[in-house]
Amino acid sequence: MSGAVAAARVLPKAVTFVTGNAKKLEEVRAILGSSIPFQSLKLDLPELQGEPEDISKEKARMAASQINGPVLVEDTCLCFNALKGLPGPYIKWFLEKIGHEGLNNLLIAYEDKSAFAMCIFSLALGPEEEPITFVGKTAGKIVPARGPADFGWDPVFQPDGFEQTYAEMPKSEKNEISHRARALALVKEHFASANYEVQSGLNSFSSTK
Ligand SMILES: O=c1[nH]c(=O)c2ncn([C@@H]3O[C@H](COP(=O)(O)OP(=O)(O)OP(=O)(O)O)[C@@H](O)[C@H]3O)c2[nH]1
Ligand SMILES: [Mg+2]
Repeated sequence: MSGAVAAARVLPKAVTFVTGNAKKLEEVRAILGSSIPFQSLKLDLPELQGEPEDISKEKARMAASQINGPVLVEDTCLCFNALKGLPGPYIKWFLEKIGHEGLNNLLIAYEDKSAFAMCIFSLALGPEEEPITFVGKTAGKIVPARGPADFGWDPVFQPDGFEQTYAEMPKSEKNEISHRARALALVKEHFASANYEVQSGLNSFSSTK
């Protein structure tokens, strides 16, 4: 079968990136550029509990059934190694309740300040389809807040090999090395090899190379 081209998988509409977080959307737009045509929808999906990959997949199932079409979602974790991966997927609530200083204080009793940021994207081609996941991680450490506080925990996360926190870095630099960029590199690879085609309309595209 060498040289045979797989039949196109026809999607009823373009993939919708669903998130309630404008900053995530901004980064996804900047990282993807025009590599994957997508539309976006602001929707606050429930915050689930469990293992990060299961949370992301369930989020995709819920989003796909709400919009009845193909969706891309992501769930982000900030994992402290001394705390065996916590706060992990619960970082949103920890940040909201205890702030940057509180996040540092969680590690006061430990010498190990290492952490990793993780983004898990899930692509569900429809409500009945098993989501596919793409995981990106960036290792670093938790430090007292430095830099602009316009996005979550960026000021307290300093990636390994850099002297600046995510917040202090130019956006373009964060978007080259971030957990989100690494996960999206896998999403891009998937779209480049999958043979997706959008049925009709303004969002027509073919994902083949
Ligand atoms: O400093 C940051 N740099 C990042 O790169 C980043 N990515 C996400 N976050 C924050 O971490 C929590 C994840 O929770 P989360 O994945 O459920 O996101 P969310 O609820 O805001 O949006 P969504 O679930 O609708 O997509 C939320 O507090 C986000 O604001 C980040 N903070
Ligand atoms: Mg959320």
